[in-house]
Amino acid sequence: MLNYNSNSITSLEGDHIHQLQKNILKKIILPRPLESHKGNFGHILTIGGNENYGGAIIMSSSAAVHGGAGLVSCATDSKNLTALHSIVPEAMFINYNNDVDLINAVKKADVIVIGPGLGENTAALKILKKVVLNTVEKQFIIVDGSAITLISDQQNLKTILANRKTIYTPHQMEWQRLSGIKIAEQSVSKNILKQHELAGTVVLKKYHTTIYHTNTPPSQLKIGGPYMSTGGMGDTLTGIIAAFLGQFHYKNYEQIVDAAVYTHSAISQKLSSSRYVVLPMDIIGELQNFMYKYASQAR
Ligand SMILES: NC(=O)C1=CN([C@@H]2O[C@H](COP(=O)(O)OP(=O)(O)OC[C@H]3O[C@@H](n4cnc5c(N)ncnc54)[C@H](OP(=O)(O)O)[C@@H]3O)[C@@H](O)[C@H]2O)[C@@H](O)CC1
Ligand SMILES: Nc1ncnc2c1ncn2[C@@H]1O[C@H](COP(=O)(O)OP(=O)(O)O)[C@@H](O)[C@H]1O
Ligand SMILES: [Mg+2]
Repeated sequence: MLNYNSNSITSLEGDHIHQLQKNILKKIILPRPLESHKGNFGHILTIGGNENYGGAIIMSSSAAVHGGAGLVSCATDSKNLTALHSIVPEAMFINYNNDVDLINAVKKADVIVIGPGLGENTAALKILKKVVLNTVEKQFIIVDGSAITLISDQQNLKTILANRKTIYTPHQMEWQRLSGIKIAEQSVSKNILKQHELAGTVVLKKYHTTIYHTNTPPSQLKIGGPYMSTGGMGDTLTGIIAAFLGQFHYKNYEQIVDAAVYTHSAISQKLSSSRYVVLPMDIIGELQNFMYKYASQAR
């Protein structure tokens, strides 16, 4: 059973999908209450970045910090410590090979991002299992990159994640691995059925990214473009989604995810008016201004 009203799944193909508009931003990005502190804006734990892909988890962490997360901890390979602290000193470091520290960090987090640059070897799978097994129902878990590939054949982990507030953020090949649907056959109707099986939100990233929800019909971006095609762009998106989920308390969290995905592409589109390519770090640098603008309009 789908948890939203749709006359027929096939009627949602193509142009019939709900198109995200910028009004979603004014609804979600609100001014902060005066009586508040960092603990009110979410503790984010980002997990990933093996010795070759440190940049991925640093971009995720940095996006979370610039996107307004109250606290950010980054569990990564110890080789990334200096780079992490140089680029984003606001973030705290955890050695992801230290089981006790990793599990303690998982228990403290409101939102967990797992996967950017994690890699796909046995050690990465062990970390993924440790993390998923130590999560609890109230936590948001954003599953991205290598973690999507790793989890594809781990039915027990997918079952646990079906009982969490899970957000999968695959590109089309990762979605092929996770869903078993070949890229050429990834129709809205097939994707809806798979999303329902996973029982988590699926942000299917592509030109005109489509977001498949559990409680509301799919939504689609009509902004963004090929100026976003640089490695690290999806890693950055995970941090923005995490920051939004950690700090905004709109009753329907699916709309918070929509707003975060919209923000990522809206900033890119804006910057593309004067840049041939928009880099992930450019988006991170623009997040504070962009959010300020919408929070002022909400007053
Ligand atoms: N700076 C860093 O540290 C960075 C670290 N990163 C980390 O690397 C890890 C691996 O992630 P990944 O995405 O690079 O590799 P993978 O999952 O094998 O996918 C690539 C394969 O899929 C295919 N493909 C088809 N459709 C596609 C689509 N729409 N979008 C994209 N690909 C599509 C594609 O086809 P082709 O390009 O050959 O046509 C190719 O065969 C992950 O943890 C990530 O976080 C990166 O973020 C980069 C920056
Ligand atoms: N041509 C395009 N049009 C719109 N968005 C794009 C385009 N190319 C890339 N993107 C966006 O860039 C991001 C790429 O994510 P992903 O492939 O996971 O990157 P990475 O793993 O390198 O960080 C997604 O948000 C995707 O929608
Ligand atoms: Mg990716």
